[in-house]
Amino acid sequence: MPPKKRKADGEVAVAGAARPPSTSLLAALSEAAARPLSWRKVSADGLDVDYCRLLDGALADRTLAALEEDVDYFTGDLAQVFVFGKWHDIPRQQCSFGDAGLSYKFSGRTVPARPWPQSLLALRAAVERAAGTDFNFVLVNRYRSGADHMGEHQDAEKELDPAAPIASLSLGQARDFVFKHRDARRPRPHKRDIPPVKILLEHGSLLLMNHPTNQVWYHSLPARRSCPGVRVNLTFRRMLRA
Ligand SMILES: O=C(O)CCC(=O)C(=O)O
Ligand SMILES: [Fe+2]
Repeated sequence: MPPKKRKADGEVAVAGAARPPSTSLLAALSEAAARPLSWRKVSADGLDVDYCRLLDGALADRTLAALEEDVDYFTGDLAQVFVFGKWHDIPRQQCSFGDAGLSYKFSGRTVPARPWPQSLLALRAAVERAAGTDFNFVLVNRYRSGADHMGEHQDAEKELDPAAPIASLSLGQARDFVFKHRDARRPRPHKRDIPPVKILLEHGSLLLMNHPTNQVWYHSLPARRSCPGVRVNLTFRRMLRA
């Protein structure tokens, strides 16, 4: 179970926030994070992750509905990536929020963090309490159907504090999340024969990717035609200031 740490006083000012979520949702999120959580540890060579159900079904439904209302996803250039000399639509919707002054490097562009909507501040506080860590940035990915996906990658950018976990909260359609060791990726022959680790990320679940997981393992969210529902995933991160 991750260590508990109190968040420092002094909340971030919210500019341009959408309609505030109901106080009952804020209170329910704060209660959910204060409950004792039942963590499952998954470990392998250099892999260290913790998994729990942070929000029960009803609260996860309400949180997803609030985010569907509050979050606008990137459009235009920011919804595209440049791969092998061509622009492609990313196979999902994406946006990011963070504390003032932070920015995010994405496919050669620097995207300034947007100010936190109220519902996301409440969710961040719940995730911080559960994880025992403070976060200053979140990347939100919305998978419109089972065709939407995320390819194999590591979140090991130099702007990320390597000592802090990345906390991944999932809402909506349950989907498989697959870790592959860096020495066991295709193309064959692999340097080592290490089996992938697959975790089903359920509605309301929280996955903590602890150091050094992101330095040693890649992860992906493969397409799943048999999982047609909408899924929203939030990866809370701690970025270092330049
Ligand atoms: O949607 C997911 O569970 C994966 C998200 C992820 O890997 C990322 O945002 O870097
Ligand atoms: Fe990732």
